[in-house]
Amino acid sequence: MKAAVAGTGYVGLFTGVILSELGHSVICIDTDRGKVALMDMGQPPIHEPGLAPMMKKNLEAGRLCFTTDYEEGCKGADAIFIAVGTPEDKNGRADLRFVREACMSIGRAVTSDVTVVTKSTVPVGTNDLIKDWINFELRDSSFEASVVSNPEFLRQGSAVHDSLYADRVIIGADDQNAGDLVEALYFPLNLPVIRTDIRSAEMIKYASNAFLAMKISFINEIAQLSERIGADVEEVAAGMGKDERIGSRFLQAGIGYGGSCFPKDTKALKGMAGDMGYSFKLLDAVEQVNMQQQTVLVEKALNRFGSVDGLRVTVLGLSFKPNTDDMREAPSVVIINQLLALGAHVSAYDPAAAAKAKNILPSSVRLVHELELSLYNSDFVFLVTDWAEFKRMDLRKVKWYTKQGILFDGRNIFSSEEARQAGIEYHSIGRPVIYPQIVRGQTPHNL
Ligand SMILES: NC(=O)c1ccc[n+]([C@@H]2O[C@H](COP(=O)([O-])OP(=O)(O)OC[C@H]3O[C@@H](n4cnc5c(N)ncnc54)[C@H](O)[C@@H]3O)[C@@H](O)[C@H]2O)c1
Ligand SMILES: O=c1ccn([C@@H]2O[C@H](COP(=O)(O)OP(=O)(O)O[C@H]3O[C@H](CO)[C@@H](O)[C@H](O)[C@H]3O)[C@@H](O)[C@H]2O)c(=O)[nH]1
Repeated sequence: MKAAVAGTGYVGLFTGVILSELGHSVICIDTDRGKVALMDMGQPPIHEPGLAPMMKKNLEAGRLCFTTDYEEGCKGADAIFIAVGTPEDKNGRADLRFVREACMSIGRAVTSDVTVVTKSTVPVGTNDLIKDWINFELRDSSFEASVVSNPEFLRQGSAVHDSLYADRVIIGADDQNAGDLVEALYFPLNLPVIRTDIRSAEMIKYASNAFLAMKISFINEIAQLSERIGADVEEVAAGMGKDERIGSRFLQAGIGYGGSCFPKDTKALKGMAGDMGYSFKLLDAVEQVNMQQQTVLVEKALNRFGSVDGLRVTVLGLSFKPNTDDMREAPSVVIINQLLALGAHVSAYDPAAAAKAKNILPSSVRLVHELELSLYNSDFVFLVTDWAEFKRMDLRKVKWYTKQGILFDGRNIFSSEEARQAGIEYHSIGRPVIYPQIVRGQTPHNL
């Protein structure tokens, strides 16, 4: 089949690459000329494991191409996917400007009936608008637009796996034939398909993200309590996760969730509820806990040192999660700004996100290109992103390279035993502090 994809961010590019991998002929349309030129040469504009070879293979096979021209892109397409961004607007609602523009361009470009598939995360009811926006622009009133809601669930950093082995494909359609067409496009993946109405499909996306965000905030509250009560949140999460009704995933305590989806989608869902005169109380708490969690590392450092003014801090990890260079809503930005406001000197290292971080972080942050170098001579270390490179690190390096061997691990990537064996002072989330050695008569603060 022939598919067009409007918008080649994470979701659009993956949709295009995966559909071409399945043997379909795909043309991706983006208004960003620079991006299109890059992708034409086989270079993905994002850091995502496994993407480049798959993209190159399908480009070379002639199944995948890129354009800025909607007429070229929409010509003869059996389905046109919309995958443009829906960022947060100033009121916390989803900004539908790019979706509207894409719809208008599609409406003007098509020369027959058209099936439009919405992959972008859009508030419930938006697909009705999408249909109207396209119909309004159609050059011939006998043409008809059918819309299908097909929300995306991939995670950045594991997008190839998530696309090929998705837990489910949601197809929300009022028009049976349009829904069948989308199901046929995905058929070679042999994934569980859930057919539903359009509004329920739109809601499934928001409800899923909100639920996962809630799980993270829940375990972070358990972590707060565990610290105060002498329990170990990792043990608690492991025990809870064994209950199949709860499940072990998304119970990783840390410094809160970030990224381009959870923060904006929880706000948008709250906004939708508010518009219906309903107050989504649980989500208020989820957000509050997440904000609080982004301050815990700095609070721990202040408890430990009294003041961080003039101290040298190494921040390990800048992207909002590992295996991506995406800095959108990254907790690192909040944390680094807190440190700078308190007078600390910040050096940071990230395996992939330094280039993007440079445009976002204050120029006083020293971006270092090597892990060991970033540790050198610092007073303490904040571990902010759980990159595999940090998990593999010999923890003794914290002792060897920093002044006092003190690590604040915001992602609990090391066990207490590893910290003990490395002989470092180890602060983590929801677990007891590990000190190198307790000498009789000394308190942790004067060790
Ligand atoms: N990033 C994720 O992991 C993820 C996962 C699931 C769902 N989503 C949702 O998918 C949507 C896209 O997210 P993203 O992160 O891929 O976005 P993005 O911001 O990374 O990319 C959007 C792309 O659309 C292009 N664009 C803007 N206006 C356009 C137009 N009129 N025509 C063609 N192209 C246009 C931009 O140039 C950009 O390349 C959002 O609604 C998001 O909530 C994202
Ligand atoms: O147990 C956990 C799991 C995640 N996180 C954090 O939560 C954020 C989001 O992580 P993740 O969900 O893995 O990445 P995203 O790429 O943001 O993916 C989410 O958002 C996408 C966009 O809507 C959806 O498609 C995915 O299904 C959904 O998982 C990151 O900051 C993580 O560090 C935790 O703190 N604890």
